[in-house]
Amino acid sequence: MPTHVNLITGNPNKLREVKAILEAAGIEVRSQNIDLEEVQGSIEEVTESKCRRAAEQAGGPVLVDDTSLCFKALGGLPGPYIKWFLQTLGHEGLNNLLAAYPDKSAEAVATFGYSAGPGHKPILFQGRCPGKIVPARGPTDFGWDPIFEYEGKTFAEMDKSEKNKISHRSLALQKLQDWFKEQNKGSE
Ligand SMILES: O=c1nc[nH]c2c1ncn2[C@H]1C[C@H](O)[C@@H](COP(=O)(O)OP(=O)(O)OP(=O)(O)O)O1
Ligand SMILES: [Mg+2]
Repeated sequence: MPTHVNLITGNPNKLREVKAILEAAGIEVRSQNIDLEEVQGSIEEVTESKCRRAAEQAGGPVLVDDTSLCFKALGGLPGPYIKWFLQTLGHEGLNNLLAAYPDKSAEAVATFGYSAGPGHKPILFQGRCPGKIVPARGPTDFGWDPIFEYEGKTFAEMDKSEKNKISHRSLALQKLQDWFKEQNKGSE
């Protein structure tokens, strides 16, 4: 296990969740806020590109998190473009996108990219959490949490610790930790 990771993000809510999850496992989370241009493409392509640019700009090992919200009725869109959809349409507009479809199911997808440094190929770790899109309920401090319902509660209605147990982000970070452990074995 590395003793720390350098999470490149501009999002303080993400940082808080990643800290809560990884620091419980003894990995210190440092962070740099570097504004990275976001490309278009598949979820994996977007994360890989973001991770490569983060490593170049930070000049060392980095971790990035790109988060998608995929509506089943829309073939997986908005997907990695959820940030712009949320900014433009808001919670109500996102609900309205699905008005024509009975199927409100969605998936929250966290894709972490880890790069050992500039020029190193990013390794991806993905976690997916199933849910459905509902009219907003709960505090509005983090993104689309109020409109994403999982087992009867929106993410916004959950305690942070409750969300961190079952979220897309914690599932992805579990895979990252498993990989760190594997790497350690190899070097022993
Ligand atoms: O668990 C979450 N629960 C609710 N909303 C969330 C979550 N995680 C990300 N989000 C929001 C933030 C942004 O509107 C979009 C993802 O965009 P995304 O590019 O990954 O995040 P960002 O630009 O805010 O931060 P960063 O500097 O790490 O790219 O979904
Ligand atoms: Mg972003």
